[in-house]
Amino acid sequence: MSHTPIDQQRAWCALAEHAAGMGRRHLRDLFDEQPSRYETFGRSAAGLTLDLSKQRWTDQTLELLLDLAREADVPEAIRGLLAGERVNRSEDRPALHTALRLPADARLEVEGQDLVASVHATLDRMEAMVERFHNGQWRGATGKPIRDVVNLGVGGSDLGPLMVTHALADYRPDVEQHIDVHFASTMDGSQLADYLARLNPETTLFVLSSKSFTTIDTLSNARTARDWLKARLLGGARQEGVDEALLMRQHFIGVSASPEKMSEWGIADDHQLEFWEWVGGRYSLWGAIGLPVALVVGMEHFRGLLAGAHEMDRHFREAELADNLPVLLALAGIWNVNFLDIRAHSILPYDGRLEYFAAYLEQLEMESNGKSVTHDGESVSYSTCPVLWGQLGPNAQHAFYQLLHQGTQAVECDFIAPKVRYDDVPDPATRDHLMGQHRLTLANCFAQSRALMLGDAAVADDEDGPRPGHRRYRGNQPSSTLLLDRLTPRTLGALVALYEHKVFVQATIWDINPFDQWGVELGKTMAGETQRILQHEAGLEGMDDSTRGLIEAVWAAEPQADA
Ligand SMILES: O=P(O)(O)OC[C@H]1O[C@](O)(CO)[C@@H](O)[C@@H]1O
Repeated sequence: MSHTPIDQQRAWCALAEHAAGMGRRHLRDLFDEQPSRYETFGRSAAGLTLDLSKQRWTDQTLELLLDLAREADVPEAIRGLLAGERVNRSEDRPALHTALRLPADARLEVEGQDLVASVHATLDRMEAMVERFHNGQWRGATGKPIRDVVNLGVGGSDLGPLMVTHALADYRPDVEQHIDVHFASTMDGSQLADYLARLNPETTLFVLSSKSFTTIDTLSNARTARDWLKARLLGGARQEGVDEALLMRQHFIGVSASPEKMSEWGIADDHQLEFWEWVGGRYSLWGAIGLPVALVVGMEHFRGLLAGAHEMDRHFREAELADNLPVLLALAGIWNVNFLDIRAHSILPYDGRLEYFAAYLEQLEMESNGKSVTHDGESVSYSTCPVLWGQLGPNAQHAFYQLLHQGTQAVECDFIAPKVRYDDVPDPATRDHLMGQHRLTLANCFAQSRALMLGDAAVADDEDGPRPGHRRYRGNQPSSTLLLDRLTPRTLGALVALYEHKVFVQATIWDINPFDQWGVELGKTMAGETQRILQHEAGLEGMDDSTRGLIEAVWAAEPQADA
């Protein structure tokens, strides 16, 4: 049964009217009128402080947005998500990433099955594996301890673990055998080739991470890795007792929702880690897909990450809408996209450890909410996910901030930084210096959001008259600032869960499914067809003129078989 689209309902219409009444009111005026904006629009939970005072809104705007959330039945949607209802309607299954971070003594029965026990059984198996690596007991086929692990995966089977291992690199435990973890995702093999050129096959293991275990990008890298190992360990200098079965057993772990496909590929049964169809790929870092994280930081810190995410889940479930961080962040986004027509969103962390955070969010947000039909299959008549991109803030200052300050696009920005850093460095000289560098970074972070807000109202005109156009800044660019008490496994877990839930709340209001990704299928099908043509297994007829021209250009450049 189709229902009235959200943009024709009362709260949305009231917001549209309110937005028209607000016109393009400047943020600097909003701050002049309401000096206590930080207190009014700031909230804290789970080690995170969210300052929404630099959003171009008023108390009344927020009230109306909260009405919208109620009208879209966000509280009921949150309940259904966390209870394991089939919220992924196009694929008819729950989206239960939150179950992956429930504590062992919790209970979650979904459709007659208690999920917590199986989640923790997998965590325990991961722990046993990680311990074998860290004790130097996981040995390659020639008997040497494994020292390097290469994760072969793409999308959610790459971006989450990559982002977290980088963010938590300070948390390496003191163990006998450190493991260096590397990530190769690209189907062209270039990242993998770099590793193969410098890694020792005797001490290298590959984790094949793929929920479906059918992703060609990952499987083609996996084949290359297998051939490399065979050529190096079974080839000319063949070692006594090393055979293919031993090589496959000692140098590959599989992580997937399809044990059959892992077995078909040759992964030993006890070297398979499973997860479930009800975990979406881009929501999967909390379980077995997080193995590379656990190999770097150890299980204790991995469990800390889960605990932080769980704390945010509880906050999401229990806090009133008006105090609920994910809900508020989502509403700020809705206000910008749908009522201020700001359809670009930049993610700007001010901490080098969060280098891959924006790339991670690009998938989380755009693969989830880059949709244009409702749950009922109707085309939406309003904008959904903005174009979201980002980069480390300090580097982006010297790259694309020019556009933020003086371009023609309005952009919403998220500034993210830890309050404290480097106070735990043992050497006082270095520590003092580095803490100074952290304050320098925070000064830049706060100054940039302030400059974007105020524009050149922040600085006096020169004595010799007003500044020329190229030195003027209009300001009025909205932003949110998120401060982490410190960057720890717990706060990182809470931060990621905050964004996951923000995406869900927006999807609920937009009436779209954030848990499928049918849009990526067409390109995959067409790539198969194009590959057959490139390999001369099918003819060019039916190709458009552009693609035909490009294929012929490649054929002309390729070496001829008989040359
Ligand atoms: O883990 P898999 O099944 O290899 O999929 C990798 C990625 O590919 C996608 O399905 C998109 O093609 C993502 O949603 C997913 O994270």
